[in-house]
Amino acid sequence: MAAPPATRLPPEFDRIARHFAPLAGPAGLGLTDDAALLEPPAGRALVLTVDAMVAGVHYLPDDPPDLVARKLLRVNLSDLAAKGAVPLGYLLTVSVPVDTPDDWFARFAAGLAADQAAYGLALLGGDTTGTPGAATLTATLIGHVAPGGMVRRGGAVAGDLIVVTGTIGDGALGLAAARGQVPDPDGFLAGRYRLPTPRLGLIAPDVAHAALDVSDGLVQDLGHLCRASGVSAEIDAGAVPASAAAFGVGGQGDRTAWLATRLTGGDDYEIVMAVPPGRLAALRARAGALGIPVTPIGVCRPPGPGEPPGVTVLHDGAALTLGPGGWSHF
Ligand SMILES: Nc1ncnc2c1ncn2[C@@H]1O[C@H](COP(=O)(O)OP(=O)(O)O)[C@@H](O)[C@H]1O
Ligand SMILES: Cc1ncc(C[n+]2csc(CCOP(=O)(O)OP(=O)(O)O)c2C)c(N)n1
Ligand SMILES: [Mg+2]
Ligand SMILES: [Mg+2]
Ligand SMILES: [Mg+2]
Repeated sequence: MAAPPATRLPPEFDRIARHFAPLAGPAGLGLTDDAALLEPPAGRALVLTVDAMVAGVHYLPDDPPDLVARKLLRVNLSDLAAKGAVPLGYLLTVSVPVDTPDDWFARFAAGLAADQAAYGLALLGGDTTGTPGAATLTATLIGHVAPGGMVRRGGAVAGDLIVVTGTIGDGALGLAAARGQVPDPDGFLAGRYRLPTPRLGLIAPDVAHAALDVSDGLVQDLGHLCRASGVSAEIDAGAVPASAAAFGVGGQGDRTAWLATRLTGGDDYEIVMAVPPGRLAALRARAGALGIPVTPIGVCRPPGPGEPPGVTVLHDGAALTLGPGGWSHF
């Protein structure tokens, strides 16, 4: 990848000018001022989200920098997608070891450029620093919805169907594949770990009472929806969709460990939502038009007497005990 020609600026500002300024939209003012100046779309409410990625924690330190950049945008786009928001722009913080080569910046910026174009995003501004620690990359995304149009984690009611997009477990199995711990002949699983697909355009209040994206693990993230909504959920492990590649690495025989990895491993960036049964056909129609698979996996019910809202996973009719339902940093 050809890096842009050198400037006469000190290296920090040279890198910002050559690699990041070409990505700035009009509101980013060419990355030449202290702040961006953004005119919100008329009559729309802004939706804001931020997620960080740390080398060795969220991605493998030798992952290709263009894919790391695209994953950074996509994990954040996934939060906007789950809220029913349309992406608008983003702020970017890059903190990397001081010996990070210029080529890493060039490849990282190329990844940003690719997904900015794919998802209609513009760079608004950010910050670039050296760090004595692991590379830490943070994007703050700004999206918009009609006023009152953001789908919340709360809002599910008893009787709603629990529905997921796509397939669940590829990201967790893909991390194992990227580490050489499970076979992945065509690289599908590692690809799903390195480059998730944000499910934009599907979620809106007319089809989902509540929704969130699955980053930490399906069971834990569905638990957040349940607590916020004051309902419990019962899901059927066998109904949770698996890709053919996921089936190929343990979907046969005693599937307990395989199910635990898939249902609690995280890195899915799919959406789990509560859908009123009468709106399932409308959801399916919209999903079909977008090419997004949607699968009902369970149902919401009132919490039992004296019981906190929570998630029960059934496997062949019996409750499955899975341990922690997902990732926790601490
Ligand atoms: N350091 C923080 N300061 C302020 N808010 C935070 C911080 N960390 C997390 N949050 C908020 O806590 C909520 C849950 O965060 P998180 O689990 O990271 O959500 P997600 O999985 O969707 O990224 C979000 O509303 C987020 O904005
Ligand atoms: C190298 C590496 N090790 C482990 C994981 C697994 N992992 C790390 S953080 C995480 C959860 C998602 O990250 P988080 O910061 O909690 O994102 P958020 O829920 O805020 O979107 C998972 C599944 C990974 N993605 N990469
Ligand atoms: Mg977060
Ligand atoms: Mg989220
Ligand atoms: Mg998290």
